[in-house]
Amino acid sequence: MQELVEEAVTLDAGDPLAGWREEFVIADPELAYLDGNSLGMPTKRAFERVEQVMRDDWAAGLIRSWDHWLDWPQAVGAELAPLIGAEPHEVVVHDSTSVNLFQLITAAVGLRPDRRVIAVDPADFPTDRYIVESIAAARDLEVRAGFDQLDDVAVAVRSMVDYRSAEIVDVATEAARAREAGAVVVWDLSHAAGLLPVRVHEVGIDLAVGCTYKFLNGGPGAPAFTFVRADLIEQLDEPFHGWFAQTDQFAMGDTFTPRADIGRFRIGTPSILSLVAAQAGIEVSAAAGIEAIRAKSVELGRFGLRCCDALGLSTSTPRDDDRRGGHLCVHEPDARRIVAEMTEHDRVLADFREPDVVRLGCSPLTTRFADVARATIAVANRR
Ligand SMILES: Cc1ncc(COP(=O)(O)O)c(C=O)c1O
Ligand SMILES: Nc1c(O)cccc1C(=O)C[C@H](N)C(=O)O
Repeated sequence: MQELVEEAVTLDAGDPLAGWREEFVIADPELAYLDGNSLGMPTKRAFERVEQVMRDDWAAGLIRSWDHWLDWPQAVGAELAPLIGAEPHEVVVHDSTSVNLFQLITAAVGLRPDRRVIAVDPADFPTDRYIVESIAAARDLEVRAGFDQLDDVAVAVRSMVDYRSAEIVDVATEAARAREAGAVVVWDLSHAAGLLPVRVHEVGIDLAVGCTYKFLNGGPGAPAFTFVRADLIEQLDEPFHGWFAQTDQFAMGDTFTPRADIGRFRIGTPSILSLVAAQAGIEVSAAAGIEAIRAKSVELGRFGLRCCDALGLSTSTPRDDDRRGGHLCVHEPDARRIVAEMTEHDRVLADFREPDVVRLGCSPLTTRFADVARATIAVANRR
């Protein structure tokens, strides 16, 4: 165990991203926080920016501030876009992942009116599955478990990174296979955005949603994002028809005429303060550089797996760097108790995930190699 701690010290000393912890408000520097893949840490910029917007815009500007607030969801989307390889006019930050999934899946179903099947992984994150089921029930469509057969599928809903095992789907291969079969894919990038360069255009992602409160450190309930490939924007009829999607919104016209740009996926009044905090997180990730973030993520994963091996912990997280996302999935029959005890006694915060998973999330801008060593040692000690 001592060797792992020493190796972690060496790795932290040589970590080119170590200085980015300075950008965050870290209330307890001794805490090993392995939950940044669920809720990222707060940026100092978010504190400053939210206060500034409250003082200068809300308090001083009052209603006049809507003049410049109105377009912020697109402006923040444009800042997020390079982090996933999109063009600035293809991303908008709004609403929540669940709402955006509902919106985009429903719109995608409209692209394939002759098909009656939506495919989803039965092990995908619950909200994705539930939303698919609700859309299918409302439209009398069939839900298919998994993606083996796609020839009659209208829409496939897929997470790029598995929330339990951290496995990364071979997106390029899968997107090409779906396209060949005539199926539209809606990707959930929640566990990928801000962690790895998704490169939407290179890998053939047409439609995607994702959250900003995980690796993008946007804050609890921070608005999510929608990505739509530019040429598809006008082809999609999104189901809400809220007034923020309306062309010439303040004309208060009788009929809904959706905007022709990415703003068409907006719905109602945006949560400006949450958006500002999200923007701060996105800015920090963009400044650190997504390639550098990914490089550290790979190193954290390699080190975490070495720790697991040395400590005899069993993990289903892929060993191939290209197939591994940002967390380590350790299987322990008593995982729930172990996570609770680590929280209580070890100053280690991790996640329990059903049925037997201790999930150690490594967030490259804030997680230290020492945190990974401490967390894995704590799991081993509490078995
Ligand atoms: C893959 C995935 N999709 C969606 C969500 C959450 O959706 P929402 O932000 O709407 O709660 C999460 C995590 O909470 C997730 O891991
Ligand atoms: N979004 C969350 C929430 O509102 C409460 C608790 C946890 C979350 C999460 O983000 C969970 C996370 N998506 C997961 O992969 O488990």
